[in-house]
Amino acid sequence: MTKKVAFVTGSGQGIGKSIAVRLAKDGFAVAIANRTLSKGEAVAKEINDNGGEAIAVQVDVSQRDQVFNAIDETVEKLGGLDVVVNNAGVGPTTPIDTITPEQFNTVYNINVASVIWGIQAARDKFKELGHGGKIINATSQAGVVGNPNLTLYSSTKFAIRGITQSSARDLAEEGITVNAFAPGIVKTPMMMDIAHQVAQNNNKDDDWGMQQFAKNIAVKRLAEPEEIAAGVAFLAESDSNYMTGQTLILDGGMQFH
Ligand SMILES: NC(=O)c1ccc[n+]([C@@H]2O[C@H](COP(=O)([O-])OP(=O)(O)OC[C@H]3O[C@@H](n4cnc5c(N)ncnc54)[C@H](O)[C@@H]3O)[C@@H](O)[C@H]2O)c1
Repeated sequence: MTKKVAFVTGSGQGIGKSIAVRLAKDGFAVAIANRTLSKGEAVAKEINDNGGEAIAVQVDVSQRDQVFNAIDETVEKLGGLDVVVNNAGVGPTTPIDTITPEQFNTVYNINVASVIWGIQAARDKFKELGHGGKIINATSQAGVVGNPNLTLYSSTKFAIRGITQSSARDLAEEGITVNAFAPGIVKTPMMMDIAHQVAQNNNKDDDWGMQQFAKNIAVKRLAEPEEIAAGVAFLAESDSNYMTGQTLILDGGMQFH
């Protein structure tokens, strides 16, 4: 039997890497789609060395043509496409008075436009292959409730929930589900950077910065990337077939809806 194929953006490190490793363990062949090819190659090697199947694909997700090319390359090399995880993103700390038009364009292109390109490319490819599929987008707890100092980031992640809901309606008849996952505070390089910057803005140390995020978590600890990957694995499997347009919140109980 041929393996199902998953394409995961931003999987050279952090949450994306954990998603790729988990999906490979679950039996998917995985495309590690990252901007820095060497990082993607390292993750692909780790998966292949452990008995899984993975390739590295270079992509800047903010560039529409690169996203389409990366999906084409994935299907050529892995023989199919079943799941697309639009995970790549950036999380700059942006006190409201500091945001510039240039920064706005950069962050919106990486966090928002990329997801639209990923959905378009996935939809075209599923159609060409003659079957439906699953599209999974990264939002954040900061895309459900506005977070201080994160106007730009929070607003991009709110947009992801809108895109997820609209495209779920548009694509349901084609057998495509579109869902989002909203991590809370996860131990990744991105989160360490945010905590560091929030601490610096307040003349405090990094521990204080991290505590600002940890203190409101019901389970009183930060998430491991593998705990987010477990939720994404559910969204990638047939067990979630009756779920579309939703945001799966994986935040240890920071907020309840
Ligand atoms: N870490 C957290 O606590 C947290 C919380 C909520 C949501 N998220 C979201 O989860 C996703 C992954 O976050 P993370 O913490 O693992 O981040 P990270 O910074 O550790 O990793 C992000 C990855 O995306 C890649 N990337 C960035 N820009 C890219 C581009 N233009 N093209 C291709 N790849 C690009 C980077 O190379 C990196 O491998 C992001 O969308 C983030 O917003 C993270």
